[in-house]
Amino acid sequence: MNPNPNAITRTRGRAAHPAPSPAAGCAVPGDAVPAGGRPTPTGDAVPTPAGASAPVVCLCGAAVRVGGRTLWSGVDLEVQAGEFIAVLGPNGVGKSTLVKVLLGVQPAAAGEITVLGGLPGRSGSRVGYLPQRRSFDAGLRIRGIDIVRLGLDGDRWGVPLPRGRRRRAAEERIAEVIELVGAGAYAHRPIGACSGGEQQRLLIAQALVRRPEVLLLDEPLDSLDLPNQSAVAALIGRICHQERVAVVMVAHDVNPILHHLDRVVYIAEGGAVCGPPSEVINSETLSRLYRTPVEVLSTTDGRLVVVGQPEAPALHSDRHAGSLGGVGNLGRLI
Ligand SMILES: Nc1ncnc2c1ncn2[C@@H]1O[C@H](COP(=O)(O)OP(=O)(O)OP(=O)(O)O)[C@@H](O)[C@H]1O
Repeated sequence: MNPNPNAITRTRGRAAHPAPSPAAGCAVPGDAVPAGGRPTPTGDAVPTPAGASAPVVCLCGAAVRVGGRTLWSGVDLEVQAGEFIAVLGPNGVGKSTLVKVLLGVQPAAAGEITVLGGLPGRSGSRVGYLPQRRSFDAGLRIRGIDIVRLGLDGDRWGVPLPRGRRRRAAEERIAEVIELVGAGAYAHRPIGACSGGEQQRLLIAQALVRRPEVLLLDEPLDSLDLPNQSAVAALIGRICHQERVAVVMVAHDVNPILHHLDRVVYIAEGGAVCGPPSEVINSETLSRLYRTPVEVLSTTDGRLVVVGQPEAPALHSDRHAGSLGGVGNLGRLI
């Protein structure tokens, strides 16, 4: 899958130009005190020393195989609290699979992975997740506020929220998170009658309602028009930086989120490069990643276009056709 691993592994999770180092290192075998807390055999975290800034997500030498195929390997990544990270790359390279690995539903084939200091899948409501977009039937009568409430009690379907003080606290939290995403005006409308952007805000509210420390978003801007992409991107950036939620977001077009991002992970050719957008999304770094000349152009309005990008290993041409932005099959917005 990766005949020239040096092209990727030399970066070991960073762009060629040295990116600012995270405050804490990845938990690697032999560390006296693992940053972020190495998971114990039971999946519990070893406490991090006071004052140390532990990464909330850590991948060291991670690899994943699905259907007998290695999608990516040698991937290193650390995400700190309050960081906004985009996962980019062509169709089928394993971006959603990375999210599934962090959720603990897809086992890694190699490497060490921790989420909030424990094994993936062990942090419960401390991790929020918004899956790839599913559109609601226009006739669906369930209200937006009920969709948000499912984030609190959806795992106890049919069992009402407890009465008394806990119920009041839950209702206050639902109202608070609806306010946070700016959905107050339509939260009592049937979800099927809400626009795509309104539905997406309500789904983000649902993912936030349990106050997660890590938010995993799989293409939350997909199918939204440009103004809504900008608005939802700004909302996610605000939640990330103000509420100190670490956001890992799969995206096909980096442009709507470019100004909100701290770093990107660009997956291609079986490996990944991680760093600030300007250090990853440039001709030099992407040419090295793809092992073929790739040109990154910047349009007059500041959008980035990749030209000469090889065909992806698996094209899902229909769903993402819109993200090509009309630049033809040699170029795409990323
Ligand atoms: N359970 C599975 N069995 C076999 N192949 C799988 C399985 N799950 C995913 N794949 C394949 O793994 C590859 C990566 O899938 P993934 O959804 O992670 O890609 P992606 O980069 O998110 O793609 P897209 O940009 O199109 O959403 C795809 O080729 C997909 O068909």
